[in-house]
Amino acid sequence: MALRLGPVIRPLRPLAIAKPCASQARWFATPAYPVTQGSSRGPTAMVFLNMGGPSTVDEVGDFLSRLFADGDLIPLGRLQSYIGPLLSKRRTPKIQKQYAAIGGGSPIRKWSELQCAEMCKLLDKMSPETAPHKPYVAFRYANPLTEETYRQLLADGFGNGRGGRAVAFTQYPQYSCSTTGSSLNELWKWRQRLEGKAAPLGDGRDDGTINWSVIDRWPAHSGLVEAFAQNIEAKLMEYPAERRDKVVLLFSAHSLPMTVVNRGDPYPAEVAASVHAVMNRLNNVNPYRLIWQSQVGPQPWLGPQTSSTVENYIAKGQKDLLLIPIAFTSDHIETLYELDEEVIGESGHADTVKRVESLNGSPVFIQALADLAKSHLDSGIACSTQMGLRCPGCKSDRCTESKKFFASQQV
Ligand SMILES: C=CC1=C(C)c2cc3[nH]c(cc4nc(cc5[nH]c(cc1n2)c(C)c5CCC(=O)O)C(CCC(=O)O)=C4C)c(C)c3C=C
Ligand code: FES
Ligand SMILES: [Fe+2]
Repeated sequence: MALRLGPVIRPLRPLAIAKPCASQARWFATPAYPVTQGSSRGPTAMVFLNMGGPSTVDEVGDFLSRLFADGDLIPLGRLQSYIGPLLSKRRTPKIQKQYAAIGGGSPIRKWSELQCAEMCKLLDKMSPETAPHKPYVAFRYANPLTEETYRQLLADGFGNGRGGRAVAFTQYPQYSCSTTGSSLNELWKWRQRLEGKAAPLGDGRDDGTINWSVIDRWPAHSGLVEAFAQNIEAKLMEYPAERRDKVVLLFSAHSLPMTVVNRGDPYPAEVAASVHAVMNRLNNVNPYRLIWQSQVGPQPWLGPQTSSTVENYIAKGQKDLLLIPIAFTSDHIETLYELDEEVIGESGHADTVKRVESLNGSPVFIQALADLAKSHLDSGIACSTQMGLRCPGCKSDRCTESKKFFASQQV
């Protein structure tokens, strides 16, 4: 096979045996890594996928209009382009007030860029053979959008006939088709639009397009579990010693519409896996429940709801309650406004109802991201076994095509 130049000075690797999907046992593994000298397979683009949030109050309208236009999140069928804008416009003033109340915007961009850049610095040391690792963030509904990031990758020398390796690393630890699935469908869409016409070179692989692999879920990764556990332990220390072990731990995750749950979405089970792993790490000392927040609109959503759970426990006399946001890795409107201002602020017991810090810049968490990425880079897999399987109730052509694409990538 002819050698061609990759991004910067990277020669293409020889063809690898396809190992598209690996065991989910990787969720639980944090392997030791050999530190070797020399860089032969880099550069590697590390692309953090997430929904994003408006950085300023003025960006709320655009954020919501993109969100309500997303048929993977809010399926409105052929009426999407009519009803979506109406719903987002109606909701904008209320949500603008909420972002104004948390300081004028979502901190998700700041945290995502920091987490990705710090992870890449660690990876450069842990995995010199795939260095340098270049950090990118691709948001679904806010800047930097997936399109902009894809164009940046091309401008930086990935793809464009030169190949190059990129890892799409979802920042949702638990997989839902409405979150990670939507981000991957969007990434696949821009890959088709911006690179789909790249001329094949005859071997079916080295057509000079970006070679993608995906870290699609990591709900019970030991480093993630450790980062959550340490933050929970720190907050528990704020309760008097004699009450500490009886504080009820309330793991709160963004809810899903029951239509999505009944379609067979993996998210509820994966959130439960995170809770189970964290409770095991904490030796199951405290009583706990998994509860669900942030329902939008009138249709039935998975419960019990976070707000009514807190009210009900307080009414029953249980006032020591510790809320743990378990499905998001940085602060956002649902921690800073919904939990802090509404649930805790309106509970009448802000001294005993508390919230665990989000992972944000936690060094334990950033190390976990690097461990996960290192084990993925070493694994030679394109995505998890789970990602290849569609929901039993899925009727989306986007899911079929994007899953086929990512599962067929050879790394
Ligand atoms: C794992 C987390 C999330 C899941 C699952 C999820 C599903 C989901 N969300 C909506 C509708 C909305 N979500 C909104 C904001 C929002 N959602 C999440 C996370 C998940 N959503 C976050 C972190 C945020 C806030 C972003 C930030 O502040 O940075 C909104 C906009 C706010 C509002 O109008 O209330 C909507 C709408 C649906 C329908 C859904 C499942 C299908
Ligand atoms: S909705 Fe889950 S795979 Fe399509
Ligand atoms: Fe949401």
